[in-house]
Amino acid sequence: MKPTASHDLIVIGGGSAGHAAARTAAGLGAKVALIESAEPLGGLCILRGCMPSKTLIETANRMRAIRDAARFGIRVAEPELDVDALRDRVRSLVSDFRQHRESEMTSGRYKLLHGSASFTSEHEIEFATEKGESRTLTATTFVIATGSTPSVPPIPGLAGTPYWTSDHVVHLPFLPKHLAVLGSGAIGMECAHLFEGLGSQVTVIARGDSIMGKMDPEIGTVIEAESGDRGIRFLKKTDLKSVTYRQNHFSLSLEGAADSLEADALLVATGRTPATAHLGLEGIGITLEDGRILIDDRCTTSLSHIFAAGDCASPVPVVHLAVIQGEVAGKNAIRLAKDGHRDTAAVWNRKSAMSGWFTEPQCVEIGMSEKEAQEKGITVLTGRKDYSDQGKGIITGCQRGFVKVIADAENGRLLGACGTGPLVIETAHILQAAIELGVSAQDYLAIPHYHPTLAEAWHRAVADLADRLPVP
Ligand SMILES: Cc1cc2nc3c(=O)[nH]c(=O)nc-3n(C[C@H](O)[C@H](O)[C@H](O)COP(=O)(O)OP(=O)(O)OC[C@H]3O[C@@H](n4cnc5c(N)ncnc54)[C@H](O)[C@@H]3O)c2cc1C
Ligand SMILES: NC(=O)c1ccc[n+]([C@@H]2O[C@H](COP(=O)([O-])OP(=O)(O)OC[C@H]3O[C@@H](n4cnc5c(N)ncnc54)[C@H](O)[C@@H]3O)[C@@H](O)[C@H]2O)c1
Repeated sequence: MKPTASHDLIVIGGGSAGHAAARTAAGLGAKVALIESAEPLGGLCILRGCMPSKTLIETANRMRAIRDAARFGIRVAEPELDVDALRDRVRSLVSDFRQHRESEMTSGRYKLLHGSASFTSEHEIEFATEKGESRTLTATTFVIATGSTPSVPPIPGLAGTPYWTSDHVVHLPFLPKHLAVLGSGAIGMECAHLFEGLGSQVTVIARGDSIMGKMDPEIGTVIEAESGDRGIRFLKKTDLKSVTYRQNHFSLSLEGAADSLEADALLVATGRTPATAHLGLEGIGITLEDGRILIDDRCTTSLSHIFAAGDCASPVPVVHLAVIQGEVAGKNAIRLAKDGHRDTAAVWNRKSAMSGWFTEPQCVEIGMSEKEAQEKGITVLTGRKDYSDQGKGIITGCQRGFVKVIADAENGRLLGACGTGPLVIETAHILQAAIELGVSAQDYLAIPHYHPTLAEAWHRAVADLADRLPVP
């Protein structure tokens, strides 16, 4: 028999997604509890993800800019990194962000409980309190927002060594002379550029024959060339076979572009695993795929009163999606709890979904790719602008970056965009809004961009394709 619920909603996990779900539901007048297992509060983005990594990247970019000063007519001595000062800066900023989040989570809008939760039945969860006692709570609806953990492959010898994951990097244990990076995805490439900027020698070991994951292949080509110019070495089509660690030194046995590699630090950046293993989900019939909770566009799982949001469920694990999924899950859960609506309306997926990597230069993808358009049978036109042929791009010294835009060849509607170049993630938001709102290339061009700016590159790319659109 279904027990009488003590809450309208229980949220499991207090990161970006869980907090968004709880505050949204509480704002709708619901009785909400959020259970978080970790101390301190803050979640991945604040404690070990976006914020500390981008703080380190900010310093790396400034170090690189100083080294590059002569190109801009400035004579300056070789910069020297103060590792302790940088570590203190990261600690201090993370502490500020954390305190802000903590004050939101303890403001009383929803009940915050500490403990590690798991389902004992479809409407019941159990969690251990700080005193070690087991407590049971019931709710009409649930949001699972338990995030993810670094995934480390079972490479012989690796487990017994002091290898790093991104969890270690954000504390900057030391500045390696030579860093080996396993994986050329988001974390591998951001960290390769981060440590190169700070002054380390960096070698990236990549399994495939290209880098930068699923990003547009042309972006991979530009980033590889830019990285190569700055001394980063790529060992492509290469497997790490085994690892030994002796006297503060890693010896890596490889198969592929090289047989071996010596380094004083090893970063394993081979993806993240959804944190769903200890939640009792199989027992209550929640469908998972490789550990990821399957959700629809309303964040509903295979059980209609249980929702999921963020890295434990998202096909693209990034913060803005974790937040919007949390809000959607919270809203839909409360509609169901209060009114019994199953036909809930809020949806999380957007046609302008964006992915941005903070390499140097930055890389971005928005909405549909040319390949996806082809698969959907849409004929597209592509417009392009190279920064080496664009006013502000030339001023910043960008030699290889570009932006590309695609539009429906029939009606000119903007469908997707990608690029790599100076601050391209920042400037791409104007395209994101245009794609989401279904703006046509012609209407976009009616908004002149300020000159000389980097954002003008997008305008020029749209103009490039608009010339080939049928005259209305
Ligand atoms: C190094 C790094 C850099 C990144 N940079 C960016 C970036 O620049 N931009 C971007 O958009 N994204 C970035 N990301 C991704 C981003 O950080 C995540 O997508 C986002 O933080 C996920 O939020 P979440 O709420 O789903 O998970 P989390 O923030 O991980 O929250 C999950 C919470 O659930 C808790 N929990 C787990 N199990 C239980 C349980 N059984 N009971 C109770 N509580 C539990 C955990 O303690 C955790 O606090 C980065 C990630 C990394 C690792
Ligand atoms: N700017 C951002 O938005 C940002 C920054 C950092 C991290 N993140 C998020 O964090 C997540 C995790 O990042 P990530 O770089 O760890 O994952 P990823 O999926 O982006 O890249 C993983 C890389 O590891 C390689 N790999 C996987 N298994 C391997 C194995 N056994 N041996 C060798 N190589 C292997 C893959 O080929 C790939 O190159 C990303 O999906 C991303 O959403 C986002």
